[in-house]
Amino acid sequence: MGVLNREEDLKTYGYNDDGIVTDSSEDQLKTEESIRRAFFPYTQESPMPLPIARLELRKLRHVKYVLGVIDKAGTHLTALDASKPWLCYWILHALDLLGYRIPERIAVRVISTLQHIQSPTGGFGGGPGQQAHVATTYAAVNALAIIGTKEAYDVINRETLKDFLMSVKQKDGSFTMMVGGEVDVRGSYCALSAATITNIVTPELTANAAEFIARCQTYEGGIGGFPGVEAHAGYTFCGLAALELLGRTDILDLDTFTKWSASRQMSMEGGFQGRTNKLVDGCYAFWTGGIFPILGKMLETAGQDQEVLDFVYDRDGLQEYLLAACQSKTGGLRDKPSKSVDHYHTCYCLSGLSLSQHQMSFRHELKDIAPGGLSALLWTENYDKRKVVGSPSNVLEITHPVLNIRVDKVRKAFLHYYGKAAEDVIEEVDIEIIRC
Ligand SMILES: CC(C)=CCC/C(C)=C/CC/C(C)=C/COP(=O)(O)OP(=O)(O)O
Ligand SMILES: [Zn+2]
Repeated sequence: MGVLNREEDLKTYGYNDDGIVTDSSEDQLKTEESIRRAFFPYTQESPMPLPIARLELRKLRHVKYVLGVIDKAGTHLTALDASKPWLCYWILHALDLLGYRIPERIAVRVISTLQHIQSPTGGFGGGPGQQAHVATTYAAVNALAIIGTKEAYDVINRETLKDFLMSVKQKDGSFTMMVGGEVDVRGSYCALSAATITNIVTPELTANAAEFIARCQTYEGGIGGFPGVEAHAGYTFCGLAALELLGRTDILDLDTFTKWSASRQMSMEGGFQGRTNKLVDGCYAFWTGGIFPILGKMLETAGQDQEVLDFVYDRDGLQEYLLAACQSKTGGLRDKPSKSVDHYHTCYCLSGLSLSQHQMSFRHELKDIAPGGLSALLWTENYDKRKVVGSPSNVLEITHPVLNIRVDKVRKAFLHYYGKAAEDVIEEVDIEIIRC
């Protein structure tokens, strides 16, 4: 417990008659203070204020940090031994967003690692001999799609993957995370994302899936892990992205969903929190920030114009938070200034930064030529709405708002797994972009 001593804090935070704040309110005040310090060089109070244009994304340092992880992979990363596909995905996607060509030696190593951990009964576990899990399966499929070679695509046994996904599918439309494991909405997203990329979606796989996710929408408007639990951005992104892949976002209550999502941006920090009354965290730049392109599509379908998103989410504020408070001087990105960098936060801070720089729109007019999973190809950048805070060189490569791998890697994977049907859709999208 701490004692309040500032008039404005008293106005903002709950306190008891003795002026005592709770531990969590104190954490909030300390977080704000550390972020104020990170922004200080750019404020008028600073002796020599720097323009915001001087905010720089230290791309080379982040590349070095990410590559350094690979050489240390045998030593301090034992805690991630059950998450090898995640590590592969976080590393590859971060490099890809930074525009760094994936080195051949890394691609070879990832392919061999993932080959060894594919389960004989389908899907991927966390490491050799481990039981298949839908989250590590999602990460493995994304990692292989990022490498994007025939050799990488051919690692995936689509027949057994289909069997594995059906073995975790429940009658009520939910998915367990592994055979005999817990149900939660991450399972729905991971299963549908992997199935969409590899073109193995069937009516049995999708039956009741949207209805289950709708049951996870809470009274606040966001989505919880399963029916009856608190809404959280991690689960909200998963539930929403899964509904988008199912073509069923209409099943949500749009008003409360919009209100909950817009309320996750922190007014002082600029970054997002994951749930009500919690702290800002850089990774929510993606888990919360990733909601907005899909929400934009929902609002457009409901008759709003594209500009509506500008009132729902402050892209400058988010970018300033990521650039000023989440970058370590020595490379890598983090949750907040008081935390250390890690691969997960580096990947998701960059994913959120990419989405806030490039406003992605869905090409509604092409929906008829892209049945089923192929409509995931219809996202393109609305170039007029590109917004890069700080140095123009901060611009990142474009990530897909639903699958979170680069849009060009999505196209390439779809060409491989869907063949001619994907070719036709890509051609139409390209023609449409030229027309714009
Ligand atoms: C595809 C996939 C597997 C997605 C994962 C989604 C995700 C990030 C879920 C978050 C889970 C959760 C409840 C975190 C709360 O942690 P906390 O209490 O430490 O954090 P908080 O205070 O910010 O809520
Ligand atoms: Zn985080």
